[in-house]
Amino acid sequence: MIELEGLTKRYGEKVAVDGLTFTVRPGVVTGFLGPNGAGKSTTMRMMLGLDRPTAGDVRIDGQHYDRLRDPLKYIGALLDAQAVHGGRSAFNHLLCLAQSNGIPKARVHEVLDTVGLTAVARKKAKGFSLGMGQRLGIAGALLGDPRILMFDEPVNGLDPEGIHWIRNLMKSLASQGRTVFVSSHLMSEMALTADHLVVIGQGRLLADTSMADFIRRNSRSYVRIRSPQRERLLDVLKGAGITVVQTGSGALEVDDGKPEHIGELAAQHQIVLHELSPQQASLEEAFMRLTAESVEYHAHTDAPGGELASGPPGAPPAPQWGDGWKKG
Ligand SMILES: Nc1ncnc2c1ncn2[C@@H]1O[C@H](COP(=O)(O)OP(=O)(O)OP(=O)(O)O)[C@@H](O)[C@H]1O
Repeated sequence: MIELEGLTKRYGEKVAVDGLTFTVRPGVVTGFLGPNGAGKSTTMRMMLGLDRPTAGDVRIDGQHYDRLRDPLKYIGALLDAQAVHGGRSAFNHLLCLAQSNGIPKARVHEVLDTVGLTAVARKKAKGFSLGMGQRLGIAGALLGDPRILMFDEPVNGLDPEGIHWIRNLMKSLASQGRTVFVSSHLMSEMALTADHLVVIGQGRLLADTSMADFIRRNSRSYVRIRSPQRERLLDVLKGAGITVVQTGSGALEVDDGKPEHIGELAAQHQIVLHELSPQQASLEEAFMRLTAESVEYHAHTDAPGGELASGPPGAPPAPQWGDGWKKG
């Protein structure tokens, strides 16, 4: 378990982490989300004793990190996969870590096997691809067989097979009762991996809830309907007191509607339907909606990827170019 209590970090005038209080529990994968500059890395660094909090406290299974004897046996972390001495082989890198934490050499072979690096164990790390570096970092995190694991952007640089592998690894570590805390910018990946979410923006806690609850609270659920008899259907739905949103594509949308009810109404009036489908916004849409106000840097909505800045249908309008570059 990781417990944060009023955790705060200031860099001069800048408040990078602002009074964070939450608990990361064992047995589930907890996703850690926030826009760029939200304070995720700073928070993780303070959890590992790499940065000193300005105020507040963080405890690893009840203890401060710097009080842990052989810390790799309590908490394993992948923060920066590049933080490896390039001249060392994967094996020697892990052996050094093991020796300084009282971990037997045999465990080095085990973790190399777990991450699929046995064949290149004697190769120097500087020749590793980004994906191999990530695997080596993950091997280091697993080395002490810790009850708590923390991964900052673990799928960076991994190919689809690697992404699938790390997803299953995190789930299986959580199913063994371990605490798994992971940050990622890939919302689709997070939606498949995390059971619980902690979301921060501008250093402050925005949400600490289950994945399902987060999406339900921060997005719109609706029923999408397509019919070749659109106008008749509109009259029938309006006559039944149902509020209908007409979309540019010709589809109709009913907020919080029940497909059964709409289907029965259409059948009673012998209206043909081509589509009657319940829609739930994605994690990405829910995240964009929740964090729209706390994004530090906004891209032009016409720019590549700018479409991400628009929220789900019915959401408040996303910030536009010219709203200004918000800072701090
Ligand atoms: N050493 C430092 N000195 C001054 N400001 C810093 C320092 N480290 C971080 N910051 C600032 O603190 C804020 C939080 O940064 P941090 O890297 O923790 O965010 P993040 O959520 O991890 O961002 P990203 O998703 O882009 O990695 C940012 O505004 C950053 O510029």
